[in-house]
Amino acid sequence: MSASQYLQSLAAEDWKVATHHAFTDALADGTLSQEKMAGYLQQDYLFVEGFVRLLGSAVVHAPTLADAVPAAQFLGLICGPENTYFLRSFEALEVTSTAKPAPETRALQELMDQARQSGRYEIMLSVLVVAEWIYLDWATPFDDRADDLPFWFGEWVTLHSGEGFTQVVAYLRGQLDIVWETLDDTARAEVSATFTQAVRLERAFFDASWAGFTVAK
Ligand SMILES: Cc1ncc(CN)c(N)n1
Repeated sequence: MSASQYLQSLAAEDWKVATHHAFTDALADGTLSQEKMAGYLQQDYLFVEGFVRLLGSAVVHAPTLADAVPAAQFLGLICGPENTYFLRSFEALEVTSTAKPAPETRALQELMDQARQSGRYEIMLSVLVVAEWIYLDWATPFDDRADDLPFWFGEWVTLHSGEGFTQVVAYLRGQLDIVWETLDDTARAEVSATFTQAVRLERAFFDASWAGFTVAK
Protein backbone atom coordinates (compact mmCIF):
# COMPACT_ATOMS: atom_id res chain seq x y z
CA MET A 1 0.00 0.00 0.00
CA SER A 2 1.35 3.44 -0.90
CA ALA A 3 1.56 6.19 1.73
CA SER A 4 -1.31 8.10 0.12
CA GLN A 5 -3.48 4.96 0.14
CA TYR A 6 -2.57 4.42 3.78
CA LEU A 7 -3.51 8.02 4.63
CA GLN A 8 -6.78 7.68 2.74
CA SER A 9 -7.57 4.54 4.77
CA LEU A 10 -7.19 6.55 8.00
CA ALA A 11 -10.08 8.75 6.89
CA ALA A 12 -12.13 6.04 5.18
CA GLU A 13 -15.55 6.98 6.55
CA ASP A 14 -15.33 10.73 5.84
CA TRP A 15 -13.78 9.94 2.44
CA LYS A 16 -16.70 7.73 1.46
CA VAL A 17 -19.26 10.33 2.48
CA ALA A 18 -17.39 13.17 0.74
CA THR A 19 -17.03 11.26 -2.53
CA HIS A 20 -20.60 9.85 -2.65
CA HIS A 21 -22.42 12.93 -1.46
CA ALA A 22 -26.03 13.92 -2.10
CA PHE A 23 -24.73 17.38 -3.07
CA THR A 24 -22.44 16.14 -5.84
CA ASP A 25 -25.01 13.55 -6.97
CA ALA A 26 -27.55 16.34 -7.47
CA LEU A 27 -24.95 18.58 -9.14
CA ALA A 28 -24.02 15.85 -11.60
CA ASP A 29 -27.56 14.89 -12.53
CA GLY A 30 -28.54 18.53 -12.96
CA THR A 31 -31.20 18.56 -10.23
CA LEU A 32 -29.28 20.80 -7.81
CA SER A 33 -31.05 24.16 -7.43
CA GLN A 34 -29.32 27.20 -8.95
CA GLU A 35 -29.51 28.82 -5.50
CA LYS A 36 -27.50 26.00 -3.89
CA MET A 37 -25.01 25.95 -6.76
CA ALA A 38 -24.54 29.72 -6.53
CA GLY A 39 -23.98 29.55 -2.77
CA TYR A 40 -21.50 26.70 -3.16
CA LEU A 41 -19.54 28.47 -5.90
CA GLN A 42 -19.37 31.71 -3.93
CA GLN A 43 -17.91 29.88 -0.95
CA ASP A 44 -15.65 27.75 -3.12
CA TYR A 45 -14.23 30.85 -4.80
CA LEU A 46 -13.10 31.95 -1.33
CA PHE A 47 -11.42 28.54 -1.01
CA VAL A 48 -9.66 28.98 -4.35
CA GLU A 49 -7.69 32.02 -3.24
CA GLY A 50 -6.02 30.17 -0.36
CA PHE A 51 -5.59 27.13 -2.56
CA VAL A 52 -3.66 29.13 -5.17
CA ARG A 53 -1.34 30.51 -2.49
CA LEU A 54 -0.81 27.01 -1.07
CA LEU A 55 -0.12 25.46 -4.47
CA GLY A 56 2.27 28.32 -5.25
CA SER A 57 4.08 27.58 -2.03
CA ALA A 58 4.33 23.89 -2.97
CA VAL A 59 5.96 24.98 -6.24
CA VAL A 60 8.49 26.93 -4.19
CA HIS A 61 9.20 23.98 -1.87
CA ALA A 62 9.38 21.23 -4.50
CA PRO A 63 12.84 19.67 -4.34
CA THR A 64 13.69 19.96 -8.05
CA LEU A 65 12.44 21.72 -11.17
CA ALA A 66 11.01 18.42 -12.43
CA ASP A 67 9.04 18.10 -9.20
CA ALA A 68 7.80 21.71 -9.47
CA VAL A 69 6.71 21.83 -13.12
CA PRO A 70 3.45 19.79 -12.89
CA ALA A 71 2.30 21.89 -9.91
CA ALA A 72 3.16 25.10 -11.75
CA GLN A 73 1.20 23.89 -14.79
CA PHE A 74 -1.75 23.04 -12.56
CA LEU A 75 -1.51 26.53 -11.05
CA GLY A 76 -1.98 27.88 -14.58
CA LEU A 77 -5.12 25.79 -14.98
CA ILE A 78 -6.62 27.05 -11.73
CA CYS A 79 -5.79 30.68 -12.48
CA GLY A 80 -6.91 30.31 -16.12
CA PRO A 81 -9.82 28.05 -17.12
CA GLU A 82 -11.04 27.39 -13.56
CA ASN A 83 -11.00 31.06 -12.56
CA THR A 84 -12.83 31.95 -15.77
CA TYR A 85 -15.37 29.20 -15.09
CA PHE A 86 -16.18 30.79 -11.73
CA LEU A 87 -16.60 34.27 -13.20
CA ARG A 88 -18.78 33.02 -16.08
CA SER A 89 -20.90 31.02 -13.62
CA PHE A 90 -21.45 33.99 -11.32
CA GLU A 91 -22.60 36.03 -14.30
CA ALA A 92 -24.92 33.29 -15.61
CA LEU A 93 -26.38 32.62 -12.16
CA GLU A 94 -26.73 36.39 -11.62
CA VAL A 95 -24.82 36.56 -8.35
CA THR A 96 -21.77 38.46 -7.18
CA SER A 97 -18.35 36.81 -6.95
CA THR A 98 -17.83 38.12 -3.43
CA ALA A 99 -19.42 36.63 -0.32
CA LYS A 100 -18.73 36.42 3.39
CA PRO A 101 -16.94 33.18 4.29
CA ALA A 102 -19.12 30.62 6.06
CA PRO A 103 -17.61 28.76 9.05
CA GLU A 104 -16.93 25.67 6.88
CA THR A 105 -15.08 27.86 4.36
CA ARG A 106 -13.09 29.60 7.09
CA ALA A 107 -12.02 26.23 8.48
CA LEU A 108 -10.62 25.23 5.07
CA GLN A 109 -8.98 28.63 4.62
CA GLU A 110 -7.29 28.27 8.01
CA LEU A 111 -6.06 24.78 7.23
CA MET A 112 -4.56 25.95 3.94
CA ASP A 113 -2.94 28.96 5.59
CA GLN A 114 -1.45 26.74 8.31
CA ALA A 115 -0.13 24.29 5.72
CA ARG A 116 1.44 27.10 3.69
CA GLN A 117 2.95 28.78 6.74
CA SER A 118 4.36 25.47 8.02
CA GLY A 119 7.01 25.78 5.33
CA ARG A 120 6.88 21.97 5.10
CA TYR A 121 6.34 20.39 1.70
CA GLU A 122 4.73 17.23 3.13
CA ILE A 123 2.14 19.24 5.08
CA MET A 124 1.30 21.33 2.00
CA LEU A 125 0.94 18.15 -0.06
CA SER A 126 -1.35 16.55 2.52
CA VAL A 127 -3.93 19.30 2.02
CA LEU A 128 -3.46 19.48 -1.76
CA VAL A 129 -3.75 15.71 -2.24
CA VAL A 130 -7.00 15.55 -0.26
CA ALA A 131 -8.55 18.52 -2.05
CA GLU A 132 -7.86 17.19 -5.54
CA TRP A 133 -8.18 13.45 -4.99
CA ILE A 134 -11.61 13.77 -3.36
CA TYR A 135 -12.79 15.83 -6.34
CA LEU A 136 -11.39 13.31 -8.84
CA ASP A 137 -13.15 10.50 -6.97
CA TRP A 138 -16.61 12.07 -6.91
CA ALA A 139 -16.47 13.55 -10.43
CA THR A 140 -15.01 10.63 -12.40
CA PRO A 141 -18.17 8.44 -12.43
CA PHE A 142 -20.10 11.41 -13.94
CA ASP A 143 -17.57 12.24 -16.64
CA ASP A 144 -19.82 11.08 -19.49
CA ARG A 145 -22.80 13.22 -18.43
CA ALA A 146 -21.11 16.60 -18.41
CA ASP A 147 -22.05 17.65 -21.97
CA ASP A 148 -25.80 17.35 -21.30
CA LEU A 149 -25.77 19.73 -18.32
CA PRO A 150 -25.85 23.55 -18.00
CA PHE A 151 -22.21 24.66 -18.14
CA TRP A 152 -22.05 25.62 -14.43
CA PHE A 153 -22.68 21.95 -13.61
CA GLY A 154 -21.05 20.23 -16.58
CA GLU A 155 -17.78 22.15 -16.65
CA TRP A 156 -17.36 21.65 -12.91
CA VAL A 157 -17.43 17.89 -13.50
CA THR A 158 -15.10 18.19 -16.52
CA LEU A 159 -12.58 20.31 -14.60
CA HIS A 160 -12.31 17.52 -12.01
CA SER A 161 -12.21 14.41 -14.18
CA GLY A 162 -10.51 13.05 -17.29
CA GLU A 163 -6.95 12.19 -18.21
CA GLY A 164 -5.32 15.53 -17.39
CA PHE A 165 -6.85 15.83 -13.93
CA THR A 166 -6.15 12.16 -13.19
CA GLN A 167 -2.48 12.92 -13.89
CA VAL A 168 -2.54 15.94 -11.58
CA VAL A 169 -3.78 13.75 -8.72
CA ALA A 170 -1.26 11.00 -9.55
CA TYR A 171 1.53 13.61 -9.49
CA LEU A 172 0.43 15.08 -6.13
CA ARG A 173 0.05 11.63 -4.59
CA GLY A 174 3.42 10.60 -6.02
CA GLN A 175 5.11 13.60 -4.41
CA LEU A 176 3.52 12.77 -1.06
CA ASP A 177 4.46 9.09 -1.39
CA ILE A 178 8.11 10.02 -2.04
CA VAL A 179 8.46 12.58 0.74
CA TRP A 180 6.73 10.23 3.22
CA GLU A 181 9.71 7.86 2.98
CA THR A 182 12.00 10.59 4.33
CA LEU A 183 9.85 11.39 7.40
CA ASP A 184 10.34 10.26 10.98
CA ASP A 185 7.44 9.02 13.12
CA THR A 186 6.61 12.48 14.50
CA ALA A 187 6.40 14.02 11.04
CA ARG A 188 4.32 11.08 9.77
CA ALA A 189 1.88 11.60 12.63
CA GLU A 190 1.61 15.29 11.71
CA VAL A 191 0.97 14.45 8.06
CA SER A 192 -1.67 11.90 9.11
CA ALA A 193 -3.41 14.48 11.33
CA THR A 194 -3.37 17.10 8.58
CA PHE A 195 -4.64 14.65 5.97
CA THR A 196 -7.53 13.34 8.10
CA GLN A 197 -8.50 16.87 9.14
CA ALA A 198 -8.55 17.94 5.49
CA VAL A 199 -10.88 15.04 4.61
CA ARG A 200 -13.14 15.95 7.54
CA LEU A 201 -13.34 19.58 6.40
CA GLU A 202 -14.00 18.66 2.75
CA ARG A 203 -16.89 16.50 3.90
CA ALA A 204 -18.21 19.29 6.14
CA PHE A 205 -18.03 21.69 3.18
CA PHE A 206 -20.24 19.38 1.09
CA ASP A 207 -22.62 18.88 4.02
CA ALA A 208 -22.97 22.66 4.35
CA SER A 209 -23.32 23.10 0.57
CA TRP A 210 -26.14 20.58 0.55
CA ALA A 211 -27.87 22.35 3.45
CA GLY A 212 -27.38 25.55 1.40
CA PHE A 213 -25.10 28.53 1.99
CA THR A 214 -26.65 32.00 2.14
CA VAL A 215 -26.24 33.48 -1.34
CA ALA A 216 -24.82 37.00 -1.69
CA LYS A 217 -26.64 38.79 -4.54
C1 LIG B 1 -13.47 22.87 -1.03
C2 LIG B 1 -12.81 22.40 -2.30
N1 LIG B 1 -11.97 21.36 -2.27
C3 LIG B 1 -11.40 20.96 -3.44
C4 LIG B 1 -11.62 21.56 -4.62
C5 LIG B 1 -11.00 21.07 -5.86
N2 LIG B 1 -10.21 21.98 -6.51
C6 LIG B 1 -12.48 22.64 -4.60
N3 LIG B 1 -12.78 23.35 -5.71
N4 LIG B 1 -13.09 23.08 -3.44
